[in-house]
Amino acid sequence: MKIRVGFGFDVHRLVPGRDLWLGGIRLEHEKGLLGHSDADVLIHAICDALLGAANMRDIGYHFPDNSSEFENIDSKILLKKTVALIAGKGYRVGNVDATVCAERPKLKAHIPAMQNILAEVMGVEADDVSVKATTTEKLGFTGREEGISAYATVLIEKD
Ligand SMILES: Nc1ccn([C@@H]2O[C@H](COP(=O)(O)O)[C@@H](O)[C@H]2O)c(=O)n1
Ligand SMILES: C[C@@]1(CO)OP(=O)(O)OP(=O)(O)OC[C@H]1O
Repeated sequence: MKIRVGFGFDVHRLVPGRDLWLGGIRLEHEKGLLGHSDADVLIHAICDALLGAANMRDIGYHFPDNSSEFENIDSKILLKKTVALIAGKGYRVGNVDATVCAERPKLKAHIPAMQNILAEVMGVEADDVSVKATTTEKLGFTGREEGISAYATVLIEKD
C-alpha cells in the first residue's frame, strides 16, 4: 500500500451579517466568516491537505474564487469534489486531524457533529476524523476575533 501525508491551512475574516459555517455545520454566533463560498475555513484546510497529499495543487486552483459556480457554495460540496479529485489518482482518505483556532464560539460541544458530517462527506468512519479547537489566548487576529484559522493534516492511501 502507498501512503502519503498532506497539510492544509486557511484563514477567513469574521464579519457581521454572515452565517458561521465550521466543519460542515452552522453555528449560532453574532458574526460569520467572509468568503466567496460559505467560507468554512475548517473544510478548506482539509481540502488543501488532501490536495497537497496527492500533489494536486490547492483549493483555489480547482475552485476559483472568481467563478460564479462556487459563489456561496456549501463547502461540503467542495470537500466531496476534492475526495473525487484524489480518487482520480487512485487515493482514498485514511484519516484527518485538524485544529480550529477561534477565541469564540466554544466549539467543544459541536465537535462530534462536525466529525460525523465530515466523515459522511469523505466516505470514512467518524473515528478517522479528528477535530480539535484552541483559542490563541486572546493573541493575534484570532484572539481579537477578527478571524478564524484552521490547520489540517491528512493521510491518504492507495493499494
Ligand atoms: N473555540 C474554542 C477554543 C477552545 N475550546 C476548548 O477549550 C480548550 C482550551 O482552549 P485553550 O485555547 O485555552 O487551550 C481546548 O482544548 C478546547 O477543548 C473550544 O471548545 N472552542
Ligand atoms: C472556496 C473558494 C471558492 O468559492 O472561495 P473562498 O470561500 O473565498 O475560500 P478560500 O479559502 O479563499 O479559497 C478557495 C476559493 O476559491
